[in-house]
Amino acid sequence: MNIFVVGASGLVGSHCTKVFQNNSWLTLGTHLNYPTSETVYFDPLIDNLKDFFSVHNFAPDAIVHCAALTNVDFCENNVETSHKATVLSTAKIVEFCKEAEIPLTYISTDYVFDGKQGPYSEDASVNPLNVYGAHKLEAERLVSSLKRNLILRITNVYGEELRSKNFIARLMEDLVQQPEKMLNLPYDQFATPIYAGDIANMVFLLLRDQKNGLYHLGSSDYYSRYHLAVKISSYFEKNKSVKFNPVQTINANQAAVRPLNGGLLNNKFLNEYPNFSLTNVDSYILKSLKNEL
Ligand SMILES: NC(=O)C1=CN([C@@H]2O[C@H](COP(=O)(O)OP(=O)(O)OC[C@H]3O[C@@H](n4cnc5c(N)ncnc54)[C@H](OP(=O)(O)O)[C@@H]3O)[C@@H](O)[C@H]2O)C=CC1
Ligand SMILES: Cc1cn([C@H]2C[C@H](O)[C@@H](COP(=O)(O)OP(=O)(O)O[C@H]3O[C@@H](C)C(=O)[C@@H](O)[C@H]3O)O2)c(=O)[nH]c1=O
Repeated sequence: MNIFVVGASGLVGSHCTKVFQNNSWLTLGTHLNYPTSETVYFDPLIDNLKDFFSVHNFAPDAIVHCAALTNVDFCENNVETSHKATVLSTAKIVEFCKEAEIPLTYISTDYVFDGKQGPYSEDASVNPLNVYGAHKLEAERLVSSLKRNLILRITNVYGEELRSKNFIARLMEDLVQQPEKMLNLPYDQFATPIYAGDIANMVFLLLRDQKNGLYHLGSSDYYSRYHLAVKISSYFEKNKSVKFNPVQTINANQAAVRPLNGGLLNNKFLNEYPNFSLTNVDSYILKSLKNEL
């Protein structure tokens, strides 16, 4: 199988690429501003996909679209840029998939919900509170117009990545390096943090089995950002210079409103894959400390 991974320089895309390759699928992955040894430059808004595949001599059987502007506060303050990066880019990819009659997998978010009643199952009503969430939902709707589509909602992703920019990776780096730091962390924003390697394996199974439609890829963890940080720090030396200040979201001075009781229920996925073994934050940190990832 030939898979085109849009956003392969990012956290989720890089893990997907690795898992696909480990399963002998051929991949072509893309970056926008952050080139890696596994990626080629691609801007969905500018590059014509037919020409692009001809230049790279690649005939995709499926596309996995992991690209988006993921800085939620930046999106809130830059609505047009967010719309271009998340909605218009996706529209171009959808158009190509329609013509080429190939399936598209789209990675979405729990920020399509308002966080009043999470964690959420697939049949819950959407009501995004911020620009990022609204644009992801608009992109989902474009993707769902395809006959063969997978829309996979995720949240609070962690894992190894070249830039170590996810919340847990940054925190673990701080806990090792011990800079004098005070982190103000919301104690009332809950989600189901999930390991990027698990997402990649889930995407592999769903694609391999030619599944269609919406899936929530949640985990068995449910933490607020503050409680997550406290849990992680419990694995590191006492007497730390990194300190956590629990704050209420309303006082956190964030440009974008956040869903509070967010997160995703994975019952649908687990009913179809009962033997899938999910990583949790504890097992991830233990493996990471033993260099077993
Ligand atoms: N991380 C998380 O906690 C969550 C992520 N998601 C969704 O999962 C997907 C993957 O996220 P994640 O891997 O964390 O994100 P990253 O920020 O790690 O990676 C994003 C990827 O998209 C690329 N990209 C960004 N903007 C554009 C653009 N305009 N055109 C083409 N490529 C672009 C980036 O390229 P480069 O870096 O080279 O510029 C990078 O490869 C996204 O759709 C995101 O919305 C959903 C919920 C939670
Ligand atoms: C690391 C850090 C985070 N925070 C806050 C910001 C944020 O509200 C919260 C957690 O940080 P995050 O980066 O996880 O926040 P956020 O960007 O809101 O997380 C989201 O990412 C996007 C892409 C999604 O789609 C969502 O599902 C969700 O995972 O903690 C601080 O206040 N100080 C800090 O030092």
